[in-house]
Amino acid sequence: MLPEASRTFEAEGLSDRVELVAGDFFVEVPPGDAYLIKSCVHNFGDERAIELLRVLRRAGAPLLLVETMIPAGNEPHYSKFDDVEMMVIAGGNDRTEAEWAALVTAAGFEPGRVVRCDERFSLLEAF
Ligand SMILES: C[S@@+](CC[C@H](N)C(=O)[O-])C[C@H]1O[C@@H](n2cnc3c(N)ncnc32)[C@H](O)[C@@H]1O
Repeated sequence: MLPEASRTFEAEGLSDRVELVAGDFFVEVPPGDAYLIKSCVHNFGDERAIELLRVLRRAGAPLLLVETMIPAGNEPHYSKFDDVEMMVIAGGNDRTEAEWAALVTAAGFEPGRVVRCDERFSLLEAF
């Protein structure tokens, strides 16, 4: 994974602005001022997702969680397709805003604002 990430940052001219560190987010994350994690937690069901989030909580910095958030109602939305895809390929699932907030709370965070990034993704702050 690191060589691929390294090539991507190099291609974007950003190599001098990052330090790439390999690791297992179920075990430990490197020290940081904040953690941004995108499209990873939806790969896991609640039990495993809470384990992962507890590792981030132990690291002691704010969390910026970027995921699809299932809107209320029966209108078509990307997250509803993604929810089924995650269930089938990974045993995970997408979640509503309230479910994401409950998940981070179960891991010891206090949920903050939700910011809509685009049609697909929202960012949930957690402290
Ligand atoms: C769906 S991809 C999302 C990748 C990227 N964040 C994005 O939004 O395109 C899930 C990522 O989680 C990483 N991952 C899975 N298990 C992991 C673990 N135990 N520790 C660290 N990363 C892991 C995979 O390598 C993969 O890059």
